[in-house]
Amino acid sequence: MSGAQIIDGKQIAANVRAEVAAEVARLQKEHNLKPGLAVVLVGEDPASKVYVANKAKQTVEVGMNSWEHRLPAETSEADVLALVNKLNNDPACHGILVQLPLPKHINSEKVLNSINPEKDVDGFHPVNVGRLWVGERALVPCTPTGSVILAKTVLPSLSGLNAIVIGRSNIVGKPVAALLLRENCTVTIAHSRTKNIEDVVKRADLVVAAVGIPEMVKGSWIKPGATIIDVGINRVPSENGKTKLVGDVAYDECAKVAGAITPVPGGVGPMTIACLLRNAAQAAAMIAGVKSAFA
Ligand SMILES: Nc1nc(=O)c2c([nH]1)NC[C@@H]1CN(c3ccc(C(=O)N[C@@H](CCC(=O)O)C(=O)O)cc3)C=[N+]21
Repeated sequence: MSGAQIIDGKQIAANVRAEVAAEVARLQKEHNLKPGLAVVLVGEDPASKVYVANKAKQTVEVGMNSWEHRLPAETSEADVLALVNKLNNDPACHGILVQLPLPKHINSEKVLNSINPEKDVDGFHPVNVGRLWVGERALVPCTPTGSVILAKTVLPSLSGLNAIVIGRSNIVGKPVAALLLRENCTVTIAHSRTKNIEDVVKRADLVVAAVGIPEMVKGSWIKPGATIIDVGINRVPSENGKTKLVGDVAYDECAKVAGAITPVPGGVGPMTIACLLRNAAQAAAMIAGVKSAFA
């Protein structure tokens, strides 16, 4: 069925977590510094709950402090801002993640922009977005970092490759394009208005799919031997009346044509959490003004 090499995100994420654990131990030993990560969850979004489930456990496993702030869906914007402000001023907390999406009555832009950029482990604050694009030291969004690490496990050099990013979100599409440009790819960003998208995808050596449309990318769109990184995590009905997770890529048909492909689940998802821990360790070192193993 599958000609492509399957990129094992679970294994590679475990390797990244081992690197983070080693870095946390080093920061402790050399600088008496214990990184701490706070997650703020407002309300009960199902996608966010999937994500939060393993996170606290993995944070503690790599040796960091972990705090979870679960607030009811009715919490006012002012109360969320007050919590972020408290965490900004807490010297034990080096990373702050406010789970998205936030309830509709809360202005997420306002909340994200209130996070101290030095503690912005999601890399969503405009200061970090700007630092990424100009090539300054930054906290870089987790899913994009994880996607590029996965691509580099099968393509040690991305230099000169035609890369297509499908999707232009601030969370994945735009930052992954910035990272691929930094790797010297020729980057195309495709989206819902792109004409003849299959022809554009067909030219790509590296396809990063981050549109949020289940199985949108077809096997006939793929250049033989291309590398596919599937960022999509879509819950769809399955045969037995339950639901299953699928990516933005029609996996079976694309795997016949591609050189390498990430599965869903078990691909980019686990890397997102691993890179979050990596960012928290980096943030702690940066705030303390000491050398970091990561950036
Ligand atoms: N501020 C913020 N930052 C985020 O990074 C963020 C967020 N809000 N809100 C929710 C989304 C979703 N997200 C996931 C991360 C990992 C998996 C993951 O590990 N998935 C596994 C398991 C999936 C399963 O079995 O259900 C996999 O793909 O193999 C899923 C979803 C991060 N998000």
